[in-house]
Amino acid sequence: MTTELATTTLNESDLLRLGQLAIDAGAEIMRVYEGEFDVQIKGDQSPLTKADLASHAVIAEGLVQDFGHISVVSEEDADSHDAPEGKRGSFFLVDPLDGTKEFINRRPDFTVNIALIENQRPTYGIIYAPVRKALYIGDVAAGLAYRIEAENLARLTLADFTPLKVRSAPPSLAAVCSLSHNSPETEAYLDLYGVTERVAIGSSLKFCLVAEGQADLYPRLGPTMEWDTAAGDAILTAAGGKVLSRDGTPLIYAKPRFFNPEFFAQGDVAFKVPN
Ligand SMILES: Nc1ncnc2c1ncn2[C@@H]1O[C@H](COP(=O)(O)O)[C@@H](OP(=O)(O)O)[C@H]1O
Ligand SMILES: [Mg+2]
Repeated sequence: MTTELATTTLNESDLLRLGQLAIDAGAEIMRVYEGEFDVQIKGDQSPLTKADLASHAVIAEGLVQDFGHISVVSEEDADSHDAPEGKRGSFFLVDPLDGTKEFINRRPDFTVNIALIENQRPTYGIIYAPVRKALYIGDVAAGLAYRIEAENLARLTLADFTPLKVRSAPPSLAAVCSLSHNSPETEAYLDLYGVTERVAIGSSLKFCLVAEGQADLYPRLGPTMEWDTAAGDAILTAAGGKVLSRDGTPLIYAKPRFFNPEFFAQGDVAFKVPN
């Protein structure tokens, strides 16, 4: 039996603060996007730019300032990647720039991602897409997900946001898939549902499109890291969707090396086990 640790409740002003932090990180990313930048290749062969690091710096500083009692795991802080099995309580899980390949190729669908993980599940998620100026917030316990186009939340409350719900499954389902990392296995899985409409898009925005009822399925049969999925998982789950493992149970977090297995994100659709 696993012991459930005490959970953290974030109130409206906490969520707006986290939203503003993601927007501020996005502004740093845009400063780099609009100029010239070099691309480095990290040890895991993934690309890195000064935008990833600038976004990380803004978020890390803001989280320490306002939520200093909660530890932070960020893709761009290798020291924070140790011993996830020790992280059974609450921690922030951050991808400062998801969709780095989109960013490098000057395609607009990159995002800033902040999630709170508790007892191995994401309970709150924030995603900001700086080019679109689209901010998404998900509160899983409240079952509430929101979206707004904004660059400054100072005069706003969550009542100003648009509430998000997954759509009722239409007769012909639509899927979102990765622009940079699609696979034949993904296509075979979508065939199980007879999916005809596919939208290829980079980054965690795929979860947001399902959460806001523009698509029904986002199966990911290739590898991802937990920071790629945590905020999107919270937003989609809060909007009434699910992010499932192959056995049909919710995807869990704080796994060894923060490495995700394949997962199946879906709106109002019955889960089908892959072949
Ligand atoms: N071989 C691999 N192992 C682990 N994660 C991978 C991977 N190939 C791609 N990814 C993850 O997929 C993310 C991009 O997903 P998408 O194709 O949906 O935009 C990347 O996020 P970053 O861009 O933050 O590095 C990266 O973490
Ligand atoms: Mg990522």
